[in-house]
Amino acid sequence: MDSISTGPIANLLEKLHHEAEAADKPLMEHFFYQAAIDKMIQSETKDLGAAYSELAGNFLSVSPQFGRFLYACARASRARRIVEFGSSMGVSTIYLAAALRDNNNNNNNNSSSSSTGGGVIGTELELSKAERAMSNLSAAGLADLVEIRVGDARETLLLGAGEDGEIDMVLLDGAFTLYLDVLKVLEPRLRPGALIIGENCFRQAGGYVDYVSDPANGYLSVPLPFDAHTHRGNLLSVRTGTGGRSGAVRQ
Ligand SMILES: C[S@@+](CC[C@H](N)C(=O)[O-])C[C@H]1O[C@@H](n2cnc3c(N)ncnc32)[C@H](O)[C@@H]1O
Repeated sequence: MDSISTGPIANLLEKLHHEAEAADKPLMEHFFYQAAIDKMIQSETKDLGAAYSELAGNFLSVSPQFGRFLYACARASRARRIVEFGSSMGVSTIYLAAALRDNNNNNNNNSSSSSTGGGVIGTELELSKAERAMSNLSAAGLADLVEIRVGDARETLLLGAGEDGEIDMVLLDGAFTLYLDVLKVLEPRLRPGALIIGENCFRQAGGYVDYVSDPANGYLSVPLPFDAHTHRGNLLSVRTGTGGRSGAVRQ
């Protein structure tokens, strides 16, 4: 069974997608034109904090189809530890955490993160968004599986004490220009075969697309067809290199 097709989590997701559509409609009418993407890249480069505090009331969330894809990837790869760059109001986080919960239940494990050593680590620059994300995750009954780190992910994802567990899956959905920086922070902990899913990967933003498109860097990348009409550059990459810091262990 899955918890995103029917039941309380499915109902909550439907409600949140409606709220997102209403909140973001005016923005989305313009956002995915090339000129708007270029302008956002310029704004990020000029002042990252200001660029995203202007969007503090916007969800900017994944589409229902993309969310289902995230859920399917996490189930198929039996992910236990997932890192998310850019959590916003927690819509994508709910898909990811629901997959972890369903993976745990499938394994007949106790479903708390502490019992499996896994969970979702989300990241969000805006405190108000992180608070709304945690409130939505609580409403979904998934809060125990998620930690949202507030601040710049390039700093909040640096290793803390005892945090050397391997990462099974990464969603990159934050500032367009920082995907490569964030990937480099996480790279030593990616398990062989880890999935890295990038939403809004634009070639002109920071070198990420070129990096994961070069097999010599230890990735195999495939463009994803979702939401192509909105010019979103969605990319699935698999960690094919050995990667992994020596001594990294699954906890
Ligand atoms: C596209 S939205 C994320 C949407 C979310 N994944 C979802 O589907 O519901 C991008 C988010 O990344 C956050 N963000 C941007 N730069 C960041 C950074 N350096 N560290 C953490 N969060 C960041 C923004 O504040 C924004 O809320």
